[in-house]
Amino acid sequence: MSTEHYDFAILGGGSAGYAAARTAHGQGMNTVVIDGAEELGGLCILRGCMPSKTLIESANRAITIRNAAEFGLSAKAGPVDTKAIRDRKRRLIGEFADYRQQQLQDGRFKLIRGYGTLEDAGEDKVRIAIQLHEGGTQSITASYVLIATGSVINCPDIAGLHEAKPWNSDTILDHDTIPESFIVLGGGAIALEMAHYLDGIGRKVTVLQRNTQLLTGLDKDVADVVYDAFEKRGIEMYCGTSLQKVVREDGKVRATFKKAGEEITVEAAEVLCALGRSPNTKNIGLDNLKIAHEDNGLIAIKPTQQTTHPRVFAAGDVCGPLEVVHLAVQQGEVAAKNAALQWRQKAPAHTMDYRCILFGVFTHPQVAAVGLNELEAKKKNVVYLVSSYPFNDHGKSMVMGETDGFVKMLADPKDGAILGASVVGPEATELIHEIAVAMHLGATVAQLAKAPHYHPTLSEIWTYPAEDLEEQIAANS
Ligand SMILES: Cc1cc2nc3c(=O)[nH]c(=O)nc-3n(C[C@H](O)[C@H](O)[C@H](O)COP(=O)(O)OP(=O)(O)OC[C@H]3O[C@@H](n4cnc5c(N)ncnc54)[C@H](O)[C@@H]3O)c2cc1C
Ligand SMILES: NC(=O)c1ccc[n+]([C@@H]2O[C@H](COP(=O)([O-])OP(=O)(O)OC[C@H]3O[C@@H](n4cnc5c(N)ncnc54)[C@H](O)[C@@H]3O)[C@@H](O)[C@H]2O)c1
Repeated sequence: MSTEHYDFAILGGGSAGYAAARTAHGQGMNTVVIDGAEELGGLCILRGCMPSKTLIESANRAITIRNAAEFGLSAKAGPVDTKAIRDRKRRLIGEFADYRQQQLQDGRFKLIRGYGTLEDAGEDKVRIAIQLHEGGTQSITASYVLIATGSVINCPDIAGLHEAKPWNSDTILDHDTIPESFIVLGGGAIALEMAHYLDGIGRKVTVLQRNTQLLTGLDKDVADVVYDAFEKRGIEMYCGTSLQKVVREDGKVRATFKKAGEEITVEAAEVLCALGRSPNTKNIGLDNLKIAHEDNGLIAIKPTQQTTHPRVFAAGDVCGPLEVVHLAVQQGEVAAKNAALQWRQKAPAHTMDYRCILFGVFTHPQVAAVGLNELEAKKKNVVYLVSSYPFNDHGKSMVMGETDGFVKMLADPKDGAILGASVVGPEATELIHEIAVAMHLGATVAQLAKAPHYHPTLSEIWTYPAEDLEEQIAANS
């Protein structure tokens, strides 16, 4: 059988891979997507964003019921039907996955079900070996290739952790029974979203975080609001811990850690490991093409999404800088547009713009950030002005009984350009988009302050730091 040749081959049909395939097809390239999964759809749909947020909605409703008395209502939380929660998740995810599978198979590009490995590269093409899903192998060639194989759960070598067979984000999202107590390892988005879910459905939760703050990379004052709110809810919180060992014995799991020189042991029915993810690039032949990568498999990329091999691009969790869907999609699109330019003998011209990078955590209170925060600004020696405003002094959030948290905005002292913003509080993951749009369009704090805001809304809260920053700039000029 002759080897099939494509203009563009994509390893992985998740968020990055699908966005690239759709874009490459639009550019007129003969494109193939190779995906090795049992079930098509990618992480976001099958075991990431969408299933986790579906479960979290049940926790959110449970918290509303818990707080009913504040609103003069009597509502009593009954037993939680975790199988019904899981079944609702399966039903919704089934629909989302069906839709994505149709998109992957509607004939715009070829889909090959199998695991691909980069074999070698000649002057004008790259060869990919495929272990076919249905059995057997196939070899194809492509003028340009995108690596979009995503990430895998990281379970570090901590004494006893592997033997204790910890739960992880995959297990918790699909179990029909949820034990009565959990030790959650980690203080990132997955750990905190799952701690919120477990506490919401009435489980006893203990969170162990290595760093001295939650949500490493965000400003500490923002992360501390979540810490305090979780503690108030009855979640046992430990930051600044050094995990020593995990032991499963007598039907319990015990985790021993050091904190400020003291050795502490906590126990629960189960342990959930949320200690990060690693790029899924181990067995895909990076070294066959001498593609530069870090020890953990993170592929080095240029702003054009090109790897160190001139015909190979990368996008999504395989290359960072942040494992989130909107970046995976944008990177996939940039890679496909640049591959199309090269295919037409032109130089890659499209680049990623990380100025408006977004991050959101679906806890209660929620957290969201866009652009620069104070931590990054200080690290990069960016001169900035800052202003915050608390939700406990804002009409709409007080009416809603959602007073934990604040918004914070950073501006350039020279011209008032918005450099970034953070929000911890009600609807943070929605509120942040006002600032993302303002930044995307190059708005200044003065322009934002003057933009109409309906009253009474949560969104109005942005006008306070914007006005304050406008005044600070006027006072300094
Ligand atoms: C619990 C959880 C919650 C999350 N919540 C959010 C959220 O709220 N918001 C957000 O923005 N992000 C969230 N994320 C992160 C987000 O899901 C990922 O950043 C995103 O899905 C990554 O997309 P990707 O295209 O890089 O990889 P994936 O979607 O994982 O796609 C990779 C594809 O490659 C295939 N593949 C792998 N190896 C091969 C091979 N050798 N050959 C062929 N195919 C291969 C796989 O089968 C898979 O289909 C969450 C992640 C988790 C785990
Ligand atoms: N809402 C969202 O956007 C969302 C939700 C979930 C996941 N995600 C993405 O998925 C990725 C994975 O999430 P995550 O929360 O697992 O990862 P993370 O990297 O954000 O957090 C991992 C946590 O584990 C700790 N840790 C790592 N190794 C350790 C070790 N050896 N010992 C002790 N502690 C250790 C870190 O200090 C950190 O607190 C994230 O990068 C995130 O972007 C996003």
